[in-house]
Amino acid sequence: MATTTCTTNTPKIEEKPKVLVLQRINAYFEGVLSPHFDLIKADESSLPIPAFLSTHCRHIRALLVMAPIGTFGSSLLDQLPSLGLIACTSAGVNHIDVDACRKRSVAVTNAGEMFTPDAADHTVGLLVDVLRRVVMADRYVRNGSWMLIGDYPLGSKVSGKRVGIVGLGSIGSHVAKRLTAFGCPISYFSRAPKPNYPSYTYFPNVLDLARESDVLILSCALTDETRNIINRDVMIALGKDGVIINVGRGALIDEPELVRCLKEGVIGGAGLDVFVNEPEVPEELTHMENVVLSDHRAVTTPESFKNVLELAIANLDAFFSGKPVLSPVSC
Ligand SMILES: O=CC(=O)O
Repeated sequence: MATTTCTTNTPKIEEKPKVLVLQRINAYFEGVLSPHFDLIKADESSLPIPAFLSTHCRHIRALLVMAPIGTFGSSLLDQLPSLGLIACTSAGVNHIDVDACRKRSVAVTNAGEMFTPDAADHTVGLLVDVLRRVVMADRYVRNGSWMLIGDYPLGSKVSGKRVGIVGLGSIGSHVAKRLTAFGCPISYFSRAPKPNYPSYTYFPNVLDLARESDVLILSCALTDETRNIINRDVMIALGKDGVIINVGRGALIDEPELVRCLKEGVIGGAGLDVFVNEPEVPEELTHMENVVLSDHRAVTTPESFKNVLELAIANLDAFFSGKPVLSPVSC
């Protein structure tokens, strides 16, 4: 009896591109990304990271970096010889050695403009809160002090305050636009004057900007040049009623000096979303009534998360199909 070979035409299942993830990924992010990519998750391996990388990642071409923590530099790149893209979901990329990436032709992408409106809204929220003492008054009402003691001390006017912005990038310029509507004159410090903003006053150094401002807003990237850009001298120049709002990175301010200046009344208050050693916050700040704290949440809303994930997917898709990425970081 003749034997027949039965062949079925099983459709070939397309392999999803592999994307390495070194940090723990939250369930929402994973749910959105996994239909598109085969996520290679280091935290699910029993191997230590170096062994995991050398065993599983020699051919990995793309790395997704979810949070701006840790350091992604030359030694990691050495372990990932096929890497061509680091796709970050943050706006700031101070945790990535962008120079080392450029030298090895590894593209880096970030959140582009996806977080900008939320970061600007939160910045204004912190400023209003520090000056008008919304959170403190809320606590006062909740703990019954209003009835027992009387009114909570008044805050200070927001409208018309002279605002100095350190870093008039996309977040800084959105903050400026919002505060212009409050009648606040805007000044800024950045590497060069921005001809697009002729109605804002440019200062070539932060000290002079502080001297001419009631409020300093920090919305610049953390680099070697901007680390500790706000030091005691700048705070003295800002003055005893001056307020600092930081939505950039904690290390833009000399943090121990900030604590001292707040304690000594060198400046009047601060609204801080970022800290040097997150999630640790200098304990003394938590007792100060002229300080409003938030947990590095300025950029994050469900809406911005959705947008940033769509952008990360688009960047990865573009990379894997040989097209230009959408939000490259230039250095
Ligand atoms: O701080 C948040 C970010 O850089 O996206």
